[in-house]
Amino acid sequence: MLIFLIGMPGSGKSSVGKQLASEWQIPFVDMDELIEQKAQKSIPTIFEQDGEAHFRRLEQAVLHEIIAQPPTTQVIATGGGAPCFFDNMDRINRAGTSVFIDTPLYTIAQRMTNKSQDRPLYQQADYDAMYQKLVHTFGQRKQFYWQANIFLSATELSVPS
Ligand SMILES: Nc1ncnc2c1ncn2[C@@H]1O[C@H](COP(=O)(O)OP(=O)(O)O)[C@@H](O)[C@H]1O
Ligand SMILES: O=C(O)C1=C[C@@H](OP(=O)(O)O)[C@@H](O)[C@H](O)C1
Ligand SMILES: [Mg+2]
Repeated sequence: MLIFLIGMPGSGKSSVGKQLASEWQIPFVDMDELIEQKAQKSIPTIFEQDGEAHFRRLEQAVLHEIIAQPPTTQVIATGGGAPCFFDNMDRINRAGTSVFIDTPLYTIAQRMTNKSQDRPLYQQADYDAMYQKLVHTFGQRKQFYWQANIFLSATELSVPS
């Protein structure tokens, strides 16, 4: 069983995924980490040197590799944009169970303001600019996120710091 966590950047996919996998004692993979291993570069460097289109192709390739593995149970933290390009969301839903981590945008904006250096698409000057950017991005992406099998409200969810 493949459990794909999807949702906005900063919603908690990586942190929640790690914790769930450790509680359930099943493997955890973070697609962004696999992309960095494949490219031998950090995500910001991929964006800077190769551009977003190249990053999206690497992301798609990593997703295909995860799905092509022999049957296994694991938690997969996707990147925020992963379900929103190519036919990725259809493939995710055919291969496993998708869980949308539903975190309010104002919470994400608080988390990401001044701490977005590892997310090249979200380099905003202040809270207001970050919030506006997130609203705009969510407007484009919600059609994909809302195809999730399960919606997990993260408002009351805590993760170890
Ligand atoms: N439920 C939570 N409560 C408080 N902070 C959280 C929670 N989930 C994530 N965070 C924090 O928010 C930031 C982004 O989380 P992360 O797991 O990297 O999100 P994503 O993988 O969705 O981009 C991290 O600093 C993380 O510690
Ligand atoms: O929203 C996006 O397009 C992205 C989100 C990031 O992952 P997180 O959602 O884990 O931050 C990472 O894949 C990349 O910076 C692009
Ligand atoms: Mg992440």
